[in-house]
Amino acid sequence: MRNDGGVEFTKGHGTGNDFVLLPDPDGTLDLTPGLVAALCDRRRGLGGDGVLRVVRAAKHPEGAGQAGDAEWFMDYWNSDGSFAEMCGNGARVFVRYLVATGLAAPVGGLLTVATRAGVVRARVEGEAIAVEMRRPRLYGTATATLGGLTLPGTAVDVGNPHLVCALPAGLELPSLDLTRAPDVDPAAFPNGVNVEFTAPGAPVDGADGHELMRVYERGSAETLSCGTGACAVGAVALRDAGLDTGTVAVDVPGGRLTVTVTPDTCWLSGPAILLATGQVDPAALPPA
Ligand SMILES: N[C@@H](CCC[C@H](N)C(=O)O)C(=O)O
Repeated sequence: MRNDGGVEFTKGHGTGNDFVLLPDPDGTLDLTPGLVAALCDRRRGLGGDGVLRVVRAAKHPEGAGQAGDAEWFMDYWNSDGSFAEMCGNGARVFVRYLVATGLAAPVGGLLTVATRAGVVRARVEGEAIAVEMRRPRLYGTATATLGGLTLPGTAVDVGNPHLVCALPAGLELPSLDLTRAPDVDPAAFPNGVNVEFTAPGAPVDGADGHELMRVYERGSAETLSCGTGACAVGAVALRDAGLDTGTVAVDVPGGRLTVTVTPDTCWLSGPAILLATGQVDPAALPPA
């Protein structure tokens, strides 16, 4: 918060998954679900799929335990004001912000960020930022129902929950109506779930797989991209190809993400862009 009451922000995105970043090094900002939803409002606020508060790990109750391994905590909120454990694109944009503002610099090519899902490592690759998250865990099956169509899917834990559903032959991703949330069994996902719909893409040089994906995100509705969702989709594609590790190109409406599953982790790489910096008057935002 500035002396005149304005809240500083930066707007950024990763493959069209867009965020309002709030620098709050000492954790003094009174960030509430209502303020997050107002900031993310696309007509009366700044607009965004989520908010990334940039706070020192030592100054945030959920980051303090990681402060020895990472100076900065990514305090991620969905656009409806709910929390999520992890946001892959958010982590990539967060790292772009830390490096661009000089708040952090890679050491030996890597830097670390604290998140609700633990410390992640990141690498600057020119236009792209790559983050290393936990290896996606495929742990079961469930269905998603959309407009009378029920699709089987694979449940995947990437720190946050996902359900990956392949479209049957003959059905194309653009035909899906994702203006409403798909129905899923709440007993299977008591904390909600992000649902990815996939179709195979044409072979890509250097990749073991290529998937096209659309996503309906928990707490943010349809977005142009979801990084953890891409990791889930990549892991399912590798399993279906009989591979334990490998690289999958995942095309989302906002561009291309590259997912590399290793024996223990998963790297997510793609563009991460900062667009604008300014101040917003909280009194001018829509009421919570
Ligand atoms: N877009 C993100 C995921 C954000 C969190 C998600 N909506 C949830 O509630 O789990 C990504 O890039 O991973």
